[in-house]
Amino acid sequence: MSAPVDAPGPDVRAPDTVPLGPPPADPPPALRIEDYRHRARRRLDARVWDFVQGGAGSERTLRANRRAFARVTLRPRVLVDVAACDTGTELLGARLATPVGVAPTAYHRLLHPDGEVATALGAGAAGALYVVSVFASRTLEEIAAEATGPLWLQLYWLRRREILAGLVERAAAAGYRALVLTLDAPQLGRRHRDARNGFAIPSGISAVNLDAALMASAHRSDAGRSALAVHTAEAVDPSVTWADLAWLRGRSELPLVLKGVLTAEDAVLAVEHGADAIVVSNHGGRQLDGAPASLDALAEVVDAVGAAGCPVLFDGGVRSGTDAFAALALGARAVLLGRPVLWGLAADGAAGVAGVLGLATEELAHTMALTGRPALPAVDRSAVARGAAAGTAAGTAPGTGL
Ligand SMILES: Cc1cc2nc3c(=O)[nH]c(=O)nc-3n(C[C@H](O)[C@H](O)[C@H](O)COP(=O)(O)O)c2cc1C
Ligand SMILES: CC(C)CC(=O)C(=O)O
Repeated sequence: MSAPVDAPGPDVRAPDTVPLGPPPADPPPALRIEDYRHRARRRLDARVWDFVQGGAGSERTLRANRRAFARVTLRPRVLVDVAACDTGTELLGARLATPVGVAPTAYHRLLHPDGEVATALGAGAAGALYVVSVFASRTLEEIAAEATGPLWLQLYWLRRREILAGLVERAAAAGYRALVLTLDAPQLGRRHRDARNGFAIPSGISAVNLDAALMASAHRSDAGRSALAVHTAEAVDPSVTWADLAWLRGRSELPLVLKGVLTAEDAVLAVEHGADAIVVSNHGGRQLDGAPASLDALAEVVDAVGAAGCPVLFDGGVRSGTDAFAALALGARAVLLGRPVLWGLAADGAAGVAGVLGLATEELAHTMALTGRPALPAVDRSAVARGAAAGTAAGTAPGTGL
């Protein structure tokens, strides 16, 4: 009979090997963001896991987001004083300890009972920006009351403008410092995992900042369509154009950030229409399958609007501080994490969120030291080269480490 594959092999330690002592306490500290992914997976219902991990269509853009990082190599400089590496930055008037922040993601109570309040506590502990989704499952005011760091509010353009106007007013009153309008979802992406699972938001969890009547459809799945697809079709206005932005601008003094820009043409239009910042994003591969990897669109957008002084943020596929470094080097002023924050939240609530953001920031500082770039302004294009895939680690196989 053959031995099981995981049976211990013969002891091949050299005779002078020093025993390492007992294994570390369980659970061991997370060493990589990936460790939080494993922990989250063990805790979550399979349908929620698919909702979080999934992308649109064949998930080609979802995979491309990761693979783009594998084509970046770092260009280290030596004999630079890196005794202190400063990850601090400033964004739309807010001082941040780290350029790594939290991307807007919906329904955090699917991941942890405290939902977005835990996320806000974790982000604040890490000195990071938190962009709250309009589909948050805790109220804007509850989140703001507990938050210790800057909050921005993400919006979709709702068919019912009076609800949108009310949200804008509430955001300002509760101390949110910017509005982020997501532009890449006039319809929800075709997410086959959710459709196959008949995914619906469980009763007891809802987008509490939206009108209750508007929310009813989020809890009912329909044959062949997830409840979210039906629900967003009901809630989000797909007829909005650039001309409508003036209406939103006229309703708030808060800076307006436009999320979901992937081309130079739209970046220029964004600046012409008064955007205070842009987020280069393909929605984590959840919207247009076939869209470019976010990283591949970044330099084009930065080149189009850099001269206008419009800050460019980035999200999509960032899974380490090294990835964050690559995006910063290609011109991003800040980098947002979507799924990794949800893994941290599911694994360990606020501490998990702080853990994920803290790891990314530590790795970023470490990469800054080893590339000889002790402050963020020195993290520029000279710090990276792009070419064929550098190794295989970042090009994780479909359905695994994405
Ligand atoms: C579960 C989930 C929910 C999301 N919800 C929203 C949302 O409500 N609003 C939004 O603008 N983007 C949303 N996004 C997209 C993220 O803001 C972000 O663009 C994307 O997750 C970044 O990619 P990453 O997950 O690879 O970091 C969501 C993403 C995920 C994974
Ligand atoms: C409720 C959804 C519209 C949230 C979202 O943007 C997403 O799942 O990607």
